[in-house]
Amino acid sequence: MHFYVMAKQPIITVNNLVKNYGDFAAVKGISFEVYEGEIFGLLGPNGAGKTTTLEIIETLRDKTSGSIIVDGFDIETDANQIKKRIGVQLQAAGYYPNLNLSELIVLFSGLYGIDKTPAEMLEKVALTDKAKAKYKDLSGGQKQRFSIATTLINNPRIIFLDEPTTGLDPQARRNLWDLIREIRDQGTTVVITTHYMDEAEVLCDRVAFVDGGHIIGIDTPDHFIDQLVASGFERKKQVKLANLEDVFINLTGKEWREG
Ligand SMILES: Nc1ncnc2c1ncn2[C@@H]1O[C@H](COP(=O)(O)OP(=O)(O)OP(=O)(O)O)[C@@H](O)[C@H]1O
Repeated sequence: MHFYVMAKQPIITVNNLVKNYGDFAAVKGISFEVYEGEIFGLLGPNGAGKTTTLEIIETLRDKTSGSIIVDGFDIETDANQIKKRIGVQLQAAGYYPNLNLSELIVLFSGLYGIDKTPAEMLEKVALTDKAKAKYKDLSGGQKQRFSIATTLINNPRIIFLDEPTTGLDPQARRNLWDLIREIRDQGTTVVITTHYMDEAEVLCDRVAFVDGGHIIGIDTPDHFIDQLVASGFERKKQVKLANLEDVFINLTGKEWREG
C-alpha cells in the first residue's frame, strides 16, 4: 500500500485560476486539488492550457487571477517558500554542455545551497556508470532520468514533470514509470502531463482532463473507465489479449537498453 491510500490531504489547491495572454484566455477559471503522495496527471489536447497551469503553480509564470496554495503557502505572498519545496524539470538547454553529470549535480546542489553527492543522486536514477558522461551524450531515456534526478536535489515535497516520456522507446518509458512510482512511494507528490493515455492509466492515481482552458473531469482512471463502460460504451474492435507494444517488449526484452 503506498502513501496515497493512507492520506488524502491536499498539497496543492488551485481555485478559479485564470490566465489570459492579451485577449486570449488560455486558462478559464479552473479549480482542483492535488493530494499529498499521489501521482496526479493533467491530460488534454494540445493547447488545452496544461503547461500554462503547471508553470503558474511552479511560480515561473504570472496568473491573471485566482488563488493557489502549495504545501500551505500562498503563491501570492510566499512564492519563495514554494520554490524551495518543489522540483521542476529544466529544459535541456539549461545544462552546461561541457560539464559531466557529476559536475552538473555539484553545480545544481550549490545553486540550491544543498550538499548532495553526485553518487547519491545518480544512483537514484540508475545513472551511476554515466557519472563522467556529458548530458549531450546520453540516450533519450537517460536524459529524462538525469533531469528527474535534478528535480530531486532539494528534497522537494512535489515534483512537476511535463511530458517526461515523450519520444522514449517502450522499455525506457516503462523504466521511467517505475522510477516515478518509486519517487511517489518515497513520499514525493508527482504532477505530470502526458499525451499517452496508456501511461496515464497505469501511472496516475488521479487525472484531470483539461480542454479549452477548462477542467472537464477529474477522477481516478478506474472510475472514469468504469463510468464509461456503465454508460453502455463498448470498443468497436474486439480487444486482443496483447497489443503491439507487448510484442515489441517480448521480442526485444525487458532489460534497460541504454545502459
Ligand atoms: N506566452 C504565450 N503567449 C500567448 N499565448 C500563449 C503563450 N503560451 C501559451 N499560449 C497559448 O495558450 C494556450 C495554452 O497553451 P499551453 O502550452 O498551456 O497548452 P498545453 O495544454 O500545455 O499544450 P501542449 O499539449 O501542446 O503542450 C495555447 O493556445 C497557446 O498557444
